[in-house]
Amino acid sequence: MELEFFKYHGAGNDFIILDNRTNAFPKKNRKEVVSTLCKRHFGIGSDGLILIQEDDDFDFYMEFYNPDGSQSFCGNGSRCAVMFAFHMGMVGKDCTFNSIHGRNTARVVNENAIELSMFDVSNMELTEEYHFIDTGSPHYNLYVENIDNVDLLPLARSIRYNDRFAQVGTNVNIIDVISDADIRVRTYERGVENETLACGTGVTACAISQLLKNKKESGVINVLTKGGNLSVEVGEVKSSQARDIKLTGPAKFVFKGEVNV
Ligand SMILES: N[C@@H](CCC[C@H](N)C(=O)O)C(=O)O
Repeated sequence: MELEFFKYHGAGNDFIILDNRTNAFPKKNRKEVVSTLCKRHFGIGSDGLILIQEDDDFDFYMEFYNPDGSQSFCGNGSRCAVMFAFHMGMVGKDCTFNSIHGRNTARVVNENAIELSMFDVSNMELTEEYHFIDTGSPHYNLYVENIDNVDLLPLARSIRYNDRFAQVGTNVNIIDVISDADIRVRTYERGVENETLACGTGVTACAISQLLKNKKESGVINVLTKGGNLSVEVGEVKSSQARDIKLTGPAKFVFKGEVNV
């Protein structure tokens, strides 16, 4: 069966998006089908696949799959899904959508950028050595110096596959401070099991870490990733919780095509 697909990226975090309101995407062997489509050399190639589904209470449902076929919430993927829905005429400049993690709102800032409301965060694990923060997907944050010189894959895999995380996995971010309000971040993503050029839930977790590190109660953090710049506004943050969080950054259409599934 031939299905139309769309390719988008958010700061180099790239996604295959399908309008699945007709439920045409195969249910049988879904994990394998997703994995094949996401493969860089044998498929379309992407950091994830998104099905846009009908939702009774919201503008749409965003169903996100990692390239290994596992499901999670995705910040950059959500921003791309909103831009896609806007391009398709499904939503206006403001929209609501539902996902595996719950309800979100988003706003089309301009033809290149989406502002996404992120989930309130609680149960943060904050130690001298690391922060573990769930922003819709789990993130293990470490501060480093000279971020370009860090050999991220062995470091991240030693955490992602340790006894604690081997089964459910975790994403791993390294943070290098430029100034109080500006940081650089590199992310290893579970489900991709590799470094990606940016991660929306990841930079959100890192912005929370940065505000907590500087004992700030709110603020805006600019995050430089390998794939582009993102901005995270946090309305309120303390060691027990972070609230009123917005992630803003690019969401771009790349190409569309048809694929045999
Ligand atoms: N790239 C995403 C995160 C995708 C999910 C992640 N790989 C996981 O399984 O936790 C983002 O932009 O947030």
